[in-house]
Amino acid sequence: MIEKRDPSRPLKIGTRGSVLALAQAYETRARLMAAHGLPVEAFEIVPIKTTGDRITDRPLKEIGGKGLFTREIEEALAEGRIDIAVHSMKDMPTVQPEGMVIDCLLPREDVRDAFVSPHVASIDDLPEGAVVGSSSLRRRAQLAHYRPDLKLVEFRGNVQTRLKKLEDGVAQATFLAMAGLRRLEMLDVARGPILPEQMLPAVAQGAIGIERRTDDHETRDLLGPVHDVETGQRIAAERSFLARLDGSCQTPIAGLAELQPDGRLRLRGQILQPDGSEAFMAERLGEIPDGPAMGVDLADELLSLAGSGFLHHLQGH
Ligand SMILES: NCc1[nH]cc(CCC(=O)O)c1CC(=O)O
Repeated sequence: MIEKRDPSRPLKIGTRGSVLALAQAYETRARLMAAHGLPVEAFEIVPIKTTGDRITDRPLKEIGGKGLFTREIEEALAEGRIDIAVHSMKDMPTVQPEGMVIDCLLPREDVRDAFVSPHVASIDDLPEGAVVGSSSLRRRAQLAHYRPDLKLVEFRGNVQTRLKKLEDGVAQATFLAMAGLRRLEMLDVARGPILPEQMLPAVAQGAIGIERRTDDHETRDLLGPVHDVETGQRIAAERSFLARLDGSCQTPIAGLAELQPDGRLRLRGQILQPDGSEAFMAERLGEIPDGPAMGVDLADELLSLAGSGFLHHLQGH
């Protein structure tokens, strides 16, 4: 049995300070309140600025390093200034620091990317040579592969900043995660979702993970009831795939695991050259407990399809 938390010692929820990150922290709080019948006073939301938030004028791949959006938050967790950290799993390195674990995943949102443009309804409607803004290495590579005629420009900043850039005519279109737009209640800016067949999403897109200190068993028990088992199974397969490729935000990689109606797990993966000149896609079908092994297997298949030159390119970053 879980004791009711003492509201004078609220559970401290660490998060980035962006509007989207805060929405994710509120969702986490609401689920914990509902699961345990706790009042809002039992929680304190602690916004933390990360390196990735501070540097907004350079492409992420130039700043480099893993955990750009997580380091400061994990430090706060290690030092006990917060009890849990709420993360977009898409932004998380595949390995957590010593003493930290993410074993709680909220039910996954829409995994798809959205096409966003004030001018046209879809990628296919973009005129020849149109300018598209995106800082996502994956989206840039996928788009360049599909439409080599388009011109890509960097597009950093939060959702509001990017929409302003579209208004200002910096680019004619961009992409945003459907999950983020839903959580911000801004779905109306999307022209529509892009099917995974056309643009396979990032590994773990749409999933929120909650990190805690491994030895904090009180918090583990508090999080238990809000963990979504199916999301956990899907994310385990996708992140195993990513880990095998030694993926970072500098490597164009896409991956998506889905439960089939027959209860089996379907895992699709893609690797691309950053300039879109080459793209390799494959998939695996298997039983749920085999998800992580399927991830490894799929990564190896893609690497052998791509050949040794490609592998060298990936590792050379
Ligand atoms: N890299 C930034 C980031 N991390 C998570 C999301 C969206 C929400 C999600 O995928 O869970 C976004 C913005 C975007 O891709 O549009």
